Amino acid sequence: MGRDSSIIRIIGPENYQRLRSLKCLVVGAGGIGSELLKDCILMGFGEIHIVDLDTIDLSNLNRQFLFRQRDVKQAKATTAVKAVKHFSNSKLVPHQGNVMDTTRFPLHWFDQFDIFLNGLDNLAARRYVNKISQFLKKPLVESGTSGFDGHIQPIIPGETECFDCTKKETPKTFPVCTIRSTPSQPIHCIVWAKNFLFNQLFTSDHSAPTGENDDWGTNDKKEIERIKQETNELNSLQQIIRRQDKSHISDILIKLFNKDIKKLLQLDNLWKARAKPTPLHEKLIENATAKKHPSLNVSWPIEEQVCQFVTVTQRLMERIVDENHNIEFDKDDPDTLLFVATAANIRSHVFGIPIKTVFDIKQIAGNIIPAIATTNAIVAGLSTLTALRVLNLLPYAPVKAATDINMAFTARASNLSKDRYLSNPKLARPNCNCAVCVKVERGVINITPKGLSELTVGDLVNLLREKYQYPNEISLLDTSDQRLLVDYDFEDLLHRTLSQINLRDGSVLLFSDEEGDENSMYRKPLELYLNVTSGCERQIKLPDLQVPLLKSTEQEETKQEDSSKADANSENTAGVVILDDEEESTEDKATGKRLRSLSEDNSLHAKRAKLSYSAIEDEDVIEIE
Ligand SMILES: Nc1ncnc2c1ncn2[C@@H]1O[C@H](COP(=O)(O)OP(=O)(O)OP(=O)(O)O)[C@@H](O)[C@H]1O
Ligand SMILES: [Zn+2]
Repeated sequence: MGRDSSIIRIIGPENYQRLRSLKCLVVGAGGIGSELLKDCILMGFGEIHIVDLDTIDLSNLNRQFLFRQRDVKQAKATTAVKAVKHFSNSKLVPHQGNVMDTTRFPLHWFDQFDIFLNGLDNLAARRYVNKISQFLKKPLVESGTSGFDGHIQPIIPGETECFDCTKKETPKTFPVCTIRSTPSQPIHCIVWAKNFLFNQLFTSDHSAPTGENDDWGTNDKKEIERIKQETNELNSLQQIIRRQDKSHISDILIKLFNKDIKKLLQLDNLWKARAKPTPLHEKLIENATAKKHPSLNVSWPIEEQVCQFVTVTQRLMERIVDENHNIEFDKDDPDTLLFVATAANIRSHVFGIPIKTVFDIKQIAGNIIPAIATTNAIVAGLSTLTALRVLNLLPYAPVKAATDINMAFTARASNLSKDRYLSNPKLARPNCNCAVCVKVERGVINITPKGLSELTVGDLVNLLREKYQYPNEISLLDTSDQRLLVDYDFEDLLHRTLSQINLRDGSVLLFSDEEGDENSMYRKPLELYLNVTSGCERQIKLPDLQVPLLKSTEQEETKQEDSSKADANSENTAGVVILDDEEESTEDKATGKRLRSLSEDNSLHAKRAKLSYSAIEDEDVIEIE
């Protein structure tokens, strides 16, 4: 019996023939991507492309089952394809590259596929593929795992929620003063020990530590002054380390946990509504003697923390070979981990915060959520099975409306049920507040190279205004480079040609109407992908779209109604996806424009009040922070 017989029995010979003619794109060849590739082959897609920008790391081997030790440092996508081609009946095409690289993967390249399957690990790339799927109106099955949690979300453009319809969790950064003056949780002390103290003592890179943000979190001048002074004083501690002066390790402890804390206590304002810290007792520092190998899984008493701090600092000192030698923090380097853990815990003790085990601190400092092969396998299996529904290839579960299709969450990820491992809520309609799939119309501008080098920004604005009948003042943004190109009070670029201002294949433009007074009408914003076509003539073709006129107040009302829905939705996905930066939606007070609601593209919902001139490429072009 051939391998195909099972799938033919499930989907029928006709659908199988259709499946054999379909092309799918797997994005990412990591934990989920490797599984997706295998599943798509076993299912019988006609052609499968797989993209990954990375090479194989030793730490990938425990779960990325297509790779072996000999493959370490090889490109993931090509190695994955090599590993599976002996059992593949599908045409396989690997691509080593960044899926967001518009030169290698322009919009028309994506257009060859019938469906996209994501196996990604970051928000930017996920959002990018989501947007491509919206531009091309092609389905995407989004997926993610985090430890035992996992989920899949099929996205049918125009019919169901897109990736950006729900708010995503963001990694935390903390105001500087929380980390440096007023910690209240173990994480604050760990960020201090790892990102501030360790860097100050063992590396020469003393730029602003990540984990703190630019926000001081205070306007108190004395407090800011103290933080700056404290940083300068740490230079003398670094000298102790660099001189390998072991007899002065106690000076480090006294400075960090006694003298600096006493200085902090002098800032009365800080302690009006907070418990005061207690400087570390000097006796503790003098009397400390370390046990040999205390367990990393239990919380040590403060005496032990101090002793271990001394011992590990000695070891790190010995590792400094010369003046310029840096030691990087690595959670798998026992010395650097122990230094950070003990420093964080001593600080916690001083501030009356619970002490953590070294093992706990390793998880937190290394941002580790263990990736679990089984969860990846389950999620990838669900993703490919769901692809059959999305493509309407399952005869016994025909899809009448896209909202009949299900997403899937593991129990912990969904909070929907404690008794079932998987929950399968039906897909929701797009969130009317979504900046990506609802609040803009979308289209592709086809333009020849000559068009690009001869048409001016002013020509483009006029063409757009005429074709879609924008009645008011407009603004034009280049969202791929995050710059403002035209605005009612910024017209300097109107006479420049499109190529002069570096618009190119893959640039994405946002054309929007000024919001007038209450009750006035405005056109829905328009997001346009620049697709550079071949041809020698000067030619531009705008997409045929009906761009609706909307009423300012109506829009606001719907927004309010929908925000509660968006919040409710976001609860469903909390904790599922491993995500990185996302800005909060920002009020656009300067111009009162609708930009604030276009909250998607990192800084697109830009703080217009904070426009700054870009010095990099073109002085006339304003970059949005
Ligand atoms: N923009 C992108 N273009 C192409 N591939 C990407 C892009 N962003 C991420 N990827 C790939 O997506 C994959 C995600 O896989 P996974 O979550 O297993 O991460 P990993 O890097 O393999 O493992 P870990 O992060 O746990 O060490 C990675 O192989 C990564 O290289
Ligand atoms: Zn959406």
